[in-house]
Amino acid sequence: MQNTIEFFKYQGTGNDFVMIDNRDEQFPKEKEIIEKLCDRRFGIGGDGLILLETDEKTDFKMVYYNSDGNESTMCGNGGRCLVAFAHFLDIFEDQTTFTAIDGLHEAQINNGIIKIKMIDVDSIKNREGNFELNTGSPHYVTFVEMLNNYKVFENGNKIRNSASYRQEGINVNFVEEISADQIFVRTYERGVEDETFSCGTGATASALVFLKDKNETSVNVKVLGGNLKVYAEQDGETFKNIWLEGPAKQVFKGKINL
Ligand SMILES: N[C@@H](CCC[C@H](N)C(=O)O)C(=O)O
Repeated sequence: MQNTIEFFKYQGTGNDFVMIDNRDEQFPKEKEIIEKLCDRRFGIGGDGLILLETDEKTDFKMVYYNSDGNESTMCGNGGRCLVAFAHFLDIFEDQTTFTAIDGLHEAQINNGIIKIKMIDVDSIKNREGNFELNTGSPHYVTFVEMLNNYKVFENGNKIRNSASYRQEGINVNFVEEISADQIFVRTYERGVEDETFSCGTGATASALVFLKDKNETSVNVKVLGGNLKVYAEQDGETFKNIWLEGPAKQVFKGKINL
């Protein structure tokens, strides 16, 4: 096992990730190591850790771990940050494709703004006025008032650990309509087991529920860490051509002893 690894730290609207170039396949994929690297006191700190690996069909592969050290499903902000990282590594110029756990993603970069194409979403389940859908990761969406003062941790933790979701887990999004073209979203994330400053697949899920049966094809999404925009086209019950757009930045880089 190697003792020192080089890492980069990225954030996308405040959702932060340890980023590692693992094209040489030297990174030890052990839960305890990943959990420690994501720890804000004993490690680098991050909501998750992402490995950039080589892929046969696309420009690169995304391997995503939550801060609890477990590999998980798609991370939208992580995907945007990884695209920024791949651009920094000169893997592509302005357009790319990459492979993630949920399949192939197209992406574009323009002046620090990263846009990635998300998977199609073919159903939104209505659970007595609350909603369940999968945008690459599983999401629960509920509309509330006074979201600024809302107890996101307490209520999110309760829903995530309720009998229906305890085993597989779910990300819980609380949404408030600000205007006809803007929503405010706060998310309790599975695998971080806390509120994060932003969740890309959660912003996407919330936007789709908001856009359902309306004529609009985009909505601005305010999150604690900034602003995102989601584009989508509805075809019957299915949402297609879904894009998540927003900033992603390298914050620092370094070496850490394992
Ligand atoms: N922060 C992410 C979501 C990451 C995955 C999630 N925690 C899960 O395990 O489902 C995003 O930006 O989408």
